[in-house]
Amino acid sequence: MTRPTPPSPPRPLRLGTRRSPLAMAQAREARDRLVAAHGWSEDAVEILPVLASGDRIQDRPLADIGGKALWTKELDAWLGEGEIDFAVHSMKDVETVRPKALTIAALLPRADVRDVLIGATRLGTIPRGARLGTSAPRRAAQMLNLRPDVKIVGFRGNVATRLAKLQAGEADVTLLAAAGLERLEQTGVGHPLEPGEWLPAPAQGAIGIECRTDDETMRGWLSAIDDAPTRAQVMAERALLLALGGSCHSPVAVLTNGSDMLTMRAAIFSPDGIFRVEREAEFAAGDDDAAAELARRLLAEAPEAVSTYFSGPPM
Ligand SMILES: NCc1[nH]cc(CCC(=O)O)c1CC(=O)O
Repeated sequence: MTRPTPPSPPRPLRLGTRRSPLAMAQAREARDRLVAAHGWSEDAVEILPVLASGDRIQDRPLADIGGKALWTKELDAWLGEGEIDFAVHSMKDVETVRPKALTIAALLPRADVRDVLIGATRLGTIPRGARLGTSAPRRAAQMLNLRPDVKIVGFRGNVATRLAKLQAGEADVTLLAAAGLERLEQTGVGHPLEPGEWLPAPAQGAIGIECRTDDETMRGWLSAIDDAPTRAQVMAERALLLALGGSCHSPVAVLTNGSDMLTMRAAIFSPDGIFRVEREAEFAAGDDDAAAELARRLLAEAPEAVSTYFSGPPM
């Protein structure tokens, strides 16, 4: 018996995305997975790129210009106004508190979570006093913790821009997410750092898809491409971040493994890397309280030089 092909939606679904090459690659992946899951033709989904504030302002660190909201506010508005039906995001760039009117309806299977070191083969072979190009507080603090001799230089812009800046000698080494490089088909670039020595950012490597909370039809379609282990890990990492009260200035690194039972290892730092507090916890998927408890333990053990960058659990 052959199953009839489900009809495509009555009109093309409009998928909103930022317009950087990485965001566009993520949007195509989301579209491909959605049409494949439902047996639709590719033109059942139309990709609509938006220029996000975060992409317009390139000369200052993200943390100084308004933080992660700069990646989402245009797409949030488009969703709210019905200009698009769903939006795709790097979950790493999505604030921990989202508007109630929006729902993260699908998380695609998490890609390689590791950071890749470019310009040296290992942390230990980075030349003494080398300049690390990064504007991420987590990458800067974690590097200074391991290699206090390294100098940090600000480095913003999309993946290609950062690689070009490195090439031009603005820094000696840089760090990029393996997931992003992979999605841009730059797989030969750099050397991945293992989680045993170097922790990624919360939700690194995960693509999230949001739609309006009251759009039951869209939520139903998107649920077909939701990956349960990724959802368990990413939601736990977001619960940790929420309970830490972290902002874009907060140096926090975390990695969660598992699906039904999760193992979470998290570290918080002082921005100068002098202090590092790291703890691990094991808990069941969906147990946000356990992730919050890990956050409280980290903060309780952190010296002021670390905890001052975190506001703690929301009241
Ligand atoms: N901060 C920008 C950003 N947001 C998501 C990714 C990579 C893809 C991902 O982590 O899912 C990147 C680039 C990078 O950090 O190298």
